[in-house]
Order: sequence, then structure tokens, then C-alpha cells
Amino acid sequence: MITIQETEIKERGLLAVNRAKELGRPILISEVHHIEAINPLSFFNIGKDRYCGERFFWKDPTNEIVLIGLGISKQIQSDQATDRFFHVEREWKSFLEDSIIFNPYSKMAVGPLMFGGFSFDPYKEKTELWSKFADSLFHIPKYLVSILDGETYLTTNIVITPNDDFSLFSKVLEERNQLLHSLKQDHGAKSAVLLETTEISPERWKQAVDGVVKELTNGPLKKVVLARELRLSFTNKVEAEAVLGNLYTQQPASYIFAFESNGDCFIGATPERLVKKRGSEVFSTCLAGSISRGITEEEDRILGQTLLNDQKNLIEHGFVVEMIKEALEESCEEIILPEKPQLLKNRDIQHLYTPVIGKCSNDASLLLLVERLHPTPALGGLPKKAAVEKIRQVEDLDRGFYGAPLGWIDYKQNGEFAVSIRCGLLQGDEASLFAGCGVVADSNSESEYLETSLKFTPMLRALGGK
Ligand SMILES: C=C(O[C@@H]1C=C(C(=O)O)C=C[C@H]1O)C(=O)O
Ligand SMILES: [Mg+2]
Repeated sequence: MITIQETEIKERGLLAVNRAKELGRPILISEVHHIEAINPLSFFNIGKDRYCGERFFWKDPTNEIVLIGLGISKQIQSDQATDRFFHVEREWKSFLEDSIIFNPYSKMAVGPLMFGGFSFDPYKEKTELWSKFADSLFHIPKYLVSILDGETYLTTNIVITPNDDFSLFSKVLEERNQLLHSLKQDHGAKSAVLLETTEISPERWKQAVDGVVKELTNGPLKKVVLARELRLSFTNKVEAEAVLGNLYTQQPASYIFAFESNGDCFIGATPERLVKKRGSEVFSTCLAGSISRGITEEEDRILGQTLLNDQKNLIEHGFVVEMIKEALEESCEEIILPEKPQLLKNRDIQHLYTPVIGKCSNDASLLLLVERLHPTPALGGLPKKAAVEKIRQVEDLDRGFYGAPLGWIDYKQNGEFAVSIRCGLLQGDEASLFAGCGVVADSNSESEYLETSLKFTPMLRALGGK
């Protein structure tokens, strides 16, 4: 059983109440405790009743950082399309102004932190599918568990309004104790049974690929990523806890994420980093070019060698390297980037992979880097603007948060965004899965179709469909 003995919030709460009254606006008070190790999935699961629809989960591929958020102490959301990244950054900084933070630890990802992301293209016409997610949507949780290199920290965030009084703190502390005590009551989750899988207009999708291939041969466009959707229905409600648990064990080498909003849950296991920032250090990833895994070790090795030497895939990959290098050079003093791609192997797919490390200048914020990078030609195309316009025009799918930056930023402005692929949107007893592929002049619509089918596999397995 975990109990938190001393608590700053109670002692210094009065300061926060007075400050909110003085300033006449809400302010944040936040405290961090080091706690005993807990199972990250259990913490997500115990939020099911009280915080359903207000949870998030994040784990990076190396298990360096695991984050679980319960409750919403503040939401930053907007459908503003112009300057959307800077808009969110301004909101985040202004929310933090005058906040009172008790954090004796110097690690990143503890203390106040916002988790969320952006839609792929805010100019694309919206459908009902993504109605629960604004184009920019971030949550600052009430309770955040951060597991960093195996050490566990609990951050409690409280927003005090000028009308609140000291009694608020007793309520929060009681709620927090109840929450920690209920950890032992996690009984796991029930799985819904898959009834039906519908591919959305596969023939129309192949025609769109053929159309784009023709334009790539003749015009200035070099690459366009086209995506499609699978719609699944189940016997009963698909529980995020069950899907998350499956992804967590089935895809250990990926980012595992879940992000709830208004009853829907965006969930997945992506291998792709967009950008991570720690102080002035910047990390990004070029990931494009795909082939399946082999059944035997030998077959797997041969498939990997085939991919490493395949001209079409090398070209597809090269466009991503070219663009990321250029985008980071604008804000980094140094960039380290290997000359040749290597292989990144996940359970179902292997990719061409080029890691990038940079040192950025002081004025480059994480969201500035996101703005420069998104979408890379791994999800958009090259040239960026023309490719996004082409996607907007020929793709039937409402991508929503698929293919877009999803991640977190802490109050010291460190953070990380992944590119949300290999993912799906859970909506009651239904789910939509998304997968795309890089179309280049050499593409063949039938093999691109098969490549997208392969990319549905991780989510299908987690949902009991494989
Ligand atoms: C678009 C997706 O994946 C991207 C496209 C790839 C490709 O076409 O080879 C490979 C990795 C990803 O950058 C997806 O999984 O939906
Ligand atoms: Mg491809």
C-alpha cells in the first residue's frame, strides 16, 4: 500500500489560495513525491471509473520514460489552424505563469506536464469520426505517474480559482489516498470479441494511388503518403485497458500510447519518433521503407537485406532524410546523421531507419521543431506543402490524429513527440484503424495496398483480430 506522509500542498496551500485571489485568476499548485514502484498499467486501469475519458498513457521504446495521467486539471484545446503550434506553446507558458511548484527532483517529465497532440491537417474537412478531438488538444492531468529509469514519481496538480478556499486541499488529498489505495483492486480488463472487419473503399484507394503515381512521374511532386481505414465492430464496448495491455506486451519496441477524450480513445504502438528535446539536445528519426518479418531467422535476414538494397524503398526513405536534415539544420548548430539507413525491426514489420541527433540553438522550442518537421515525408510527402494539399484532395480518410505529433512537454519545456501510426480510435463497440504508405514514382498500387494491410497487423492483433 502506498501512502504519502508529508505533503507540501497542505502546508503551502494558503499561499496558492491567496495568490489566486490577488491575481483574480486561476493558478496552478503542483507537488511531486517519489513513491514505491507501481505497475503502470494498473495505475491507468484504476482510473477507469472515476477518470474514464480523462486518462492518458505513454511509454517510449526504451522504457526510459513511462507516463500515466488521470483526471484533467486543465485542458488546452483549439481548432485554430494558423500558428497552431505557437498558439499551444503560448497557452502552456501562460498557464504556468505564477504557478507554485514543489519539485525536489531535477529529472525531466516530473512536475506539471501536458500530454496531447495535433490533428494531421487542420485544413482538411472534418467528419463525425474525430468529433471528440480538437485540432490541438492537450491535457494537464490531476495526477501524473512518471516512471523514469525504474524510479516512480507522483505529481499532483491542482488549479485554484479565486473562489476556492483551503478545504479544496483536504478533498484532493483524500481523493489521492483513495486512488493509491485502490491500486490493489485492479482486476484487469475484459476483452470484447471482434464481429466484423470492413475495409473502407479499397478499390477507390488503389485508384487514388495510381492517380498519384502518374503525377509523380510527370510533375514536381516526389512523394505522397496515402492512408486508408479499417472499421471494426465488436460484441460489446472495447475497453482501452485491455487493448493497452495487449499492445504493451506485444509491441515492446514501440511507443505505446493511449489518449482519451470525451469517451473515445486514441491508442496505438508506433515505432516512429518525430522529435525529442532534452535541454539543447534534439533527437529525431527518419523512418520509411517497409518489408514484412520472416518466419525463420534466415528468411527474416534475407528480407532485411532485400529492403536495405531495394531502390524504391531507398528512394522513399531518402526523401525523409533529405527533409528532416534540412528542417533541423534551420535550428541546430550540429547534426549527426549516418550516411546509410539501418533496419528497425518490430514484431510484424521491418523498416529503413536513420536516427538523427542535433544540438539546437537556445531559441528553438520543442513546438517550433514540431512545426518545422510535421509532417515529414514519412506521413506527408515531398515537397511538404504540395504533398499535404494532394492528400487533402485525393484521400477519403479523415486522418484526425493519425499520422500527427502526439506526446508531452514538461514545465521546463523538455519533451517528446511521436508520429502516431499503427493506431486506432476506439469508439464504444467500434474501432477505426489507420495505415498509410509512401507513394513514389516507382510505386505499384497492389503492393502498396499489401503494405498498408501489413501495417494494420499490430492493432488487429491487440484487438483480437489476428
Ligand atoms: C504511414 C505509415 O507508416 C510510414 C510509412 C512507411 C512506408 O511507407 O514505408 C514506413 C514507416 C512510416 O513512416 C503507417 O504505418 O501508417
Ligand atoms: Mg513504404
